[in-house]
Amino acid sequence: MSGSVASAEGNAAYPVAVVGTQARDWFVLLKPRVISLVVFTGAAGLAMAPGHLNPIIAAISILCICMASGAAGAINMWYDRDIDAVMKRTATRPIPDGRMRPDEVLGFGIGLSVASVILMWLATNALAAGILAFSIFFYAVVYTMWLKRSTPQNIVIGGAAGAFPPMIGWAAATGSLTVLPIVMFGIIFLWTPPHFWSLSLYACKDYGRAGIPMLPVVKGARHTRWQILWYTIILMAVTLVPSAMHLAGWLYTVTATVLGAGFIYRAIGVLRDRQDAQGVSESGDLPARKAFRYSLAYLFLLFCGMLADHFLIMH
Ligand code: HEM
Ligand SMILES: CC(C)=CCC/C(C)=C/CC/C(C)=C/COP(=O)(O)OP(=O)(O)O
Repeated sequence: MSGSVASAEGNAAYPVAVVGTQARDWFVLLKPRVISLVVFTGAAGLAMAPGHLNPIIAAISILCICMASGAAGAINMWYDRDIDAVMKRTATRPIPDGRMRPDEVLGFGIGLSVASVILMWLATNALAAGILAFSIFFYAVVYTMWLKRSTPQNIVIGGAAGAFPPMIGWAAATGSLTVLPIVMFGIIFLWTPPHFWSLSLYACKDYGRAGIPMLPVVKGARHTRWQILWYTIILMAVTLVPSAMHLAGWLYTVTATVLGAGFIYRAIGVLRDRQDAQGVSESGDLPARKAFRYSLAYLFLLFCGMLADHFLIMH
């Protein structure tokens, strides 16, 4: 099943024998830098769950989240090979660059997905394995094959896939879910739009070329900038829910407040950017680029604050 925006076969004549496939290419398929943060949030859910968890089971659970998100990334690269070939940012990925065959990437993605879910089930429980399987399905099928090419709300809904890991970690440790892992899900879910739309503002031409209906392509930069600000404000409010419910202490509250204020400051910087008139530039240290970088530090530090608060203040 391949997308209709552009034909992979039309973009790259894959060599009959793809030579030079190296270990690095298999690794690249996993989108390692993105999944490092995904896995960190999963590990945070696991660490904050109540009760004592066997360290070997904990390590296997984290490995499973790692395998599953990498597998979903590989399936995404298989399906998106046509549009990846058109976009500057992704044109050198293993398939569009002709270093790997689509079928071997698909096989790798499916094999790794199945292995991660079975291993999670054997090592922990059906709930954790079930949410893990659903996350792979959501990212690889719902987001990649359906929403990404059909609606500018693609990442708002599709972002749920990347928000599940804290729930998976929690479920792996306890076999059940409570309010806190669901709030952690909500935080990542609301963080995804400002995270991605900041990037999409300066990668807008790439998405336009590939025919992907990302928000700035369809609704323009101005609308996207306002959406970034609104989501960031709602995100900050939701990050304070654990404090309001006495599920977190002062250290987390201070961290969430300071980081949230910083994110809103960055979002206002994006809104005040006057580049709209000339179109969105792909170079330079734009406010949108700063906001994207901030979003990464924000989520990492917020979860660090949550962990520190849990172990130093609440325990
Ligand atoms: C639908 C949801 C999401 C979309 C569409 C999205 C999109 C992107 C894109 C296009 C990039 C640039 C990657 C590159 O330069 O090749 C990126 C970078 C990144 N994303 Fe996201 N993202 C999403 C969700 C997430 C989630 C849930 C996390 C982690 C919790 C995350 C973590 C990261 C990290 C760490 C990077 C930086 C990677 C690097 O330095 O190369 N993203 N994201
Ligand atoms: C536990 C589990 C299965 C989690 C999977 C969730 C996951 C890997 C989320 C990250 C989302 C992500 C990399 C989006 C990239 O969008 P894109 O694919 O449109 O970006 P691209 O243009 O760089 O390919």
